Amino acid sequence: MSKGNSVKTLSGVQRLLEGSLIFCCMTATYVLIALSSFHSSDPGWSQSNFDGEINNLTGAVGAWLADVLFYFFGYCAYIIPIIIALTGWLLFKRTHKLLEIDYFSVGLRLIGFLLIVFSLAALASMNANGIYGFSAGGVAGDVIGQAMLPYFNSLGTTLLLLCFVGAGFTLLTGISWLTVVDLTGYATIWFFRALKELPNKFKPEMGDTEDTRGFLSVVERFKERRNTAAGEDDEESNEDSPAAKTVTVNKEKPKVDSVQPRIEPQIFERSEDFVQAAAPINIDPQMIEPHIAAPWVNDEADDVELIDTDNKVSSEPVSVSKRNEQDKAKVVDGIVVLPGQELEQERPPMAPLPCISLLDVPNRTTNPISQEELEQIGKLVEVKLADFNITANVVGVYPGPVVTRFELELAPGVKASKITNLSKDLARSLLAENVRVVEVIPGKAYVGLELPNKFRETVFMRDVLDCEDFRENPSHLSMVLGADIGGKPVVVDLGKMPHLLVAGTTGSGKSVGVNVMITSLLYKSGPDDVRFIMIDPKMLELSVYEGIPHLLCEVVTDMKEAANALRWCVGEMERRYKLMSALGVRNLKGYNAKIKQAKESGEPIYDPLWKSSDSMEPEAPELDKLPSIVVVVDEFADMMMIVGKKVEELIARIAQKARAAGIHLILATQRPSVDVITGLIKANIPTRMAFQVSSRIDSRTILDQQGAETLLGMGDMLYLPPGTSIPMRVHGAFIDDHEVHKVVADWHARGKPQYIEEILQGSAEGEQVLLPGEASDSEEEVDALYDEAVAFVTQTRRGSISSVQRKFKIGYNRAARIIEQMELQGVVSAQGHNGNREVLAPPPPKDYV
Ligand SMILES: Nc1ncnc2c1ncn2[C@@H]1O[C@H](COP(=O)(O)OP(=O)(O)OP(=O)(O)O)[C@@H](O)[C@H]1O
Repeated sequence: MSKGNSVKTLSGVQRLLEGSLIFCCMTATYVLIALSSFHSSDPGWSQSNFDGEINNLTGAVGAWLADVLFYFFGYCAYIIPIIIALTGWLLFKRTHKLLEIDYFSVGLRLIGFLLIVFSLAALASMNANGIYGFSAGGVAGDVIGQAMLPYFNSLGTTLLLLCFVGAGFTLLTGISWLTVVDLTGYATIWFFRALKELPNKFKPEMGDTEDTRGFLSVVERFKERRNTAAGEDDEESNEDSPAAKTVTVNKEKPKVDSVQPRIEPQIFERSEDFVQAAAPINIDPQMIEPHIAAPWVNDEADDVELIDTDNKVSSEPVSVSKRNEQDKAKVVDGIVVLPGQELEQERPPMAPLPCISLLDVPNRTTNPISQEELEQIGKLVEVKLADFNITANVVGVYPGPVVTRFELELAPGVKASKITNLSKDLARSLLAENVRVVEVIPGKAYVGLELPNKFRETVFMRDVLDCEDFRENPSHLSMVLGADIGGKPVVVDLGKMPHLLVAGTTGSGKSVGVNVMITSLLYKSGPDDVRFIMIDPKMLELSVYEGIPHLLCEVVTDMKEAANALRWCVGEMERRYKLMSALGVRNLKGYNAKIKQAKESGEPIYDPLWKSSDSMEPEAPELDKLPSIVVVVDEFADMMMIVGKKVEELIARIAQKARAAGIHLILATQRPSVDVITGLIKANIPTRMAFQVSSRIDSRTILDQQGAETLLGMGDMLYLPPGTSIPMRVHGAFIDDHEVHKVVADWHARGKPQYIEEILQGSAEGEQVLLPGEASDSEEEVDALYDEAVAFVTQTRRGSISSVQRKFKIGYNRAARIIEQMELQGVVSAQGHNGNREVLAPPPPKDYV
């Protein structure tokens, strides 16, 4: 037999489980037949008359069993075989759940089940006729009913029992009655619609109408939304791991899951999260490529309206017209559809953010060290310290995934720095790779000694990303870094940093660290909230992100373009500052809140900086939400080498005041030397992240203190939060390249980036975006088009920037510079109070033109 055709055999546990399924199904069938073919003359627990012949199809045992069940539960006995079959199915289906039973949930289900059975039995015994001579509710029902009747009377008892049935149903199934009510509503609406459409069905020319697609599709979509919003019962929806406990996967719809994985917005556990995420979000229309079917397109915009979700959706690229009232676009399930466009096929709504299932389910290994071993090592530490004449007691042991911290109480008069200086000797005598001494543990009078574990656990991205701290964090710029020494996820906010310096030797895990940060942002925010400029001189680390909708420009590999990008950031920062001061707000958050409020009240704010002479637009554009901009530079030492000091100045300039404008820098370098991490840069970037470095000096360059040289590599880092001098040890999360690719591909499917040409252009086109006060390299040089422009202006007698821009098809900045030059040379006057310039020079001689 060929390999491909060989029969796949089951593992031991699988055999057992499949055996249980068969057994349960058979038992359920047996009990059902026994109950259905019950005969009162058969021998049984409650019968004494036996005339010799057994009528029950399942024989004496079946007859006896049916007798017992009817005796105790009456009609409710029929529930028993259903429960047996369901148990078998659950055992079979939830193999991986067996080892991680949630006893609380199981307890609730059991209580729910008993409530239903006993309440139904009591109701039956009060209201129904007997069955085969037994009470309709069996002994159980009789006892409960009789016990309650004297106290609550017939009506009260019935109401109470119905109440128990309702509560039991929710406890057993986890299905809310609100869902049942909603579904009933949907069913009714669908039924009446179908009834209304019935005559059309018989007209041959009417193809499929939306209503004929059936109730199921309505219900499916409803369920999808509901499940996402409510966050299904963990135990029901959890996919595979304890760490993935918060993940919501609708098990009842495996088909939908496998075909459209993005439907599961697993990061959202609370309904508010979903509502926030599902609600279409404002976006700068300038920044969105017209044909993006983007779920974050502003539904509050005056030309977009929401329509019922059970419409068909276009698969064609569509565009949003911003101003034309007649061209009303519609948002269907988060996708923009223009009027007149053919609505062809059903498309599922796309979750606004990637789903966590794109990341690998880690194969976790836990540190197998026991308490006794830890105590032994603690004693060994005391002995080794004594060898160096240091008296210290181990007062606490904290094992973590990568290192174990021993807290030492030093004898009076022993300096902590003495142990720090001995860290290398201690590492050698304890046979450890490295020992880190923590001289100050906030809130404790002890010194910490961090010893690497014999078995190092990997901190996986999926585990740390799926934590409450990250999920619930309201900041669009929150990122997970990894886990602290106790294994708790470390979540930070880039918005508060507001800039980050990352350094470490080659191979220390920097690139993985940067990828983790970028991926966290991709998991937290859409392009309307966060945009990236990525600068990658090495040309390999960040190119993977090419094409995600968050990018403001292509991943920059050319260093000249990189300098232009930074220059653009400074310009953008200035622009944002002006806008914010015009609106009277202090930061980006305030600005966005004001814009949102204005839009909601139907009075959008128009660009206060707009000048008619500067633009080709007939009127001031409406202001839109501004996203935060994150500039990631993977090797900024290269940039410094190639472009020189100017980069340092630009970085310092951005770093100084970009916080309020929402522009943030992540600078990474593998060369932690003072000519790269200069005083100017350090002074402006307070938040640092040091991966393993080779010397104390390097550590001091990054953190202003030693310690990073004692790290263990592979993502082990010291993170110095803003405003503190005590670094925190973090074990960086690990994300594999293929996981990054998956997240990137997921964003590709959501939309394309809308690059802003101006960012990289600058000198490449002979035009440079100048900063206020900055002199151009080629200031003395007259623009190549200057003479032609003068001829044009003097001939047409129109000295506006926009006319020059239009005539020569050049960028605004270049045209503005030409006009300014003309002003200097007296060709045109200075700008008048109405924004116009007068042409002073006479028209050119006829033969010149
Ligand atoms: N958090 C982590 N957990 C486990 N292993 C890691 C982690 N981070 C990095 N590694 C391992 O270390 C290797 C080097 O990481 P990485 O490429 O990020 O280093 P680097 O500092 O960027 O090096 P270079 O500067 O040469 O690019 C990775 O291939 C990976 O195997």
